[in-house]
Amino acid sequence: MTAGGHGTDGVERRGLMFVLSSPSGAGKTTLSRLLIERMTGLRMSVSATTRAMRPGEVDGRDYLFVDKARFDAMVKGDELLEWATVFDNSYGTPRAPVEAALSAGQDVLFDIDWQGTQQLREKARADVVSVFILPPSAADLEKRLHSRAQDSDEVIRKRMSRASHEMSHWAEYDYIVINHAVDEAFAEVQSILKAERLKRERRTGLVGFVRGLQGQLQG
Ligand SMILES: Nc1ncnc2c1ncn2[C@@H]1O[C@H](COP(=O)(O)OP(=O)(O)OP(=O)(O)O)[C@@H](O)[C@H]1O
Ligand SMILES: Nc1nc2c(ncn2[C@@H]2O[C@H](COP(=O)(O)O)[C@@H](O)[C@H]2O)c(=O)[nH]1
Repeated sequence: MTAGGHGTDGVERRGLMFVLSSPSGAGKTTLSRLLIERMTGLRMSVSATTRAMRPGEVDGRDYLFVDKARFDAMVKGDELLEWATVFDNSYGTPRAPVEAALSAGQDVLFDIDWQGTQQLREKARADVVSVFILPPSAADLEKRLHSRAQDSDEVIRKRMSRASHEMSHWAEYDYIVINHAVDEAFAEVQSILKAERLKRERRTGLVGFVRGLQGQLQG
């Protein structure tokens, strides 16, 4: 699925799919925004969803807000790379923008749940790097959901009651980050991405690069 782009050192490599998952409110959106702001060569995958827009959200930036009929048509038309039902709403990743970004040599960032991550892994295991974000405590998680001030008490109760189940999938992920302070959690997630970009297996240009160096040495 992935085509070559150039790393910051000029050596060609395959793009990667960088996935953040967590129980609702642990900080995926916060960390994703920082990654997009501060890391070059990284594009956010904008999901389609049937859930209602929150105050401050923008259609096409935060999500593609669609009705159930449109979502079902996207599933039927194979327009989604993965999709799942989360908290009674449908969410899915539009395939075309992801494939276009990877083909242009960009990495793609996903804020999706464990079901979507499993589907991506089944499709492209070698190109998926997954990070599970944990809150420092249940009390912090609840406080964060309230402090976001965008969901009703009932919605927050539902999300808290699902948190334990969401978290039960932590061991399926490549990395675990505990989000105590945003700056520290961001630095950890950023380090993971930087290291994964340097992995030998995805650096398709290394053979040619090393041959070139050897040629210079022999030359
Ligand atoms: N380390 C932190 N300390 C304190 N507050 C935080 C921290 N990280 C995130 N928050 C706050 O917690 C709230 C929830 O964070 P965020 O929206 O990023 O979570 P999320 O995992 O994306 O949730 P969802 O799955 O529901 O989209 C936000 O108000 C955010 O500002
Ligand atoms: N499998 C997928 N899960 C997704 C996708 N987009 C978002 N999500 C997850 O849904 C919950 C709730 O998100 P919210 O914005 O309503 O708080 C959260 O865990 C997201 O990660 C998707 O395309 N596929």
